[in-house]
Amino acid sequence: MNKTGIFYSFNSTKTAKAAEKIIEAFGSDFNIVKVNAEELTEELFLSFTNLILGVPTWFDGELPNYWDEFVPALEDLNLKGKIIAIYGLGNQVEYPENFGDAVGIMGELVQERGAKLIGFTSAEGYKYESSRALVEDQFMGLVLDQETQPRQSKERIEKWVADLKPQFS
Ligand SMILES: Cc1cc2nc3c(=O)[nH]c(=O)nc-3n(C[C@H](O)[C@H](O)[C@H](O)COP(=O)(O)O)c2cc1C
Repeated sequence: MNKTGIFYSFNSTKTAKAAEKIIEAFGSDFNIVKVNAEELTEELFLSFTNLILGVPTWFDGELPNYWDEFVPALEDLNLKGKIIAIYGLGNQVEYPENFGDAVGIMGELVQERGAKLIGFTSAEGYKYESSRALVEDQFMGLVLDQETQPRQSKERIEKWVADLKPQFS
């Protein structure tokens, strides 16, 4: 098993909590390294083969500052051979026109640089108007809404992790 990292802001609240739940769902057979997305370097990012990126949507459809600051570096990377899964927090009631957009922004970025993006999920069970995370009828990752659908997160995480497990190399 290659090195697996989960990248998220250690200063975030809901995204960090979801990271803990995701690690728990992987269980002790998987040694998942936590990486602070606020202290990222290209070298650190590239040192992992399997990557889980925690990307909440901020600012009406944008990446949070800390991910946005890494985008210029990310744009120069060759991500061929990397297997990447993205999860993102959002709020479908307050931001129905940009629900989980950041998952789509990051998904597009890493795919364009050659990464294999895994962990697409069904968009059923959510109520929103539009989302950049949507490709056909699936989100490009796991979209969690702790604010308006907190009770669904546990099952969504468990299903997602079960899908990811056999796909990480
Ligand atoms: C100013 C602001 C803008 C937001 N914009 C969006 C948005 O465009 N789309 C969305 O789905 N959620 C949006 N949200 C909701 C956040 O994604 C949600 O609160 C999430 O749980 C934040 O995760 P974090 O606390 O780990 O950063 C926004 C929240 C705030 C406070």
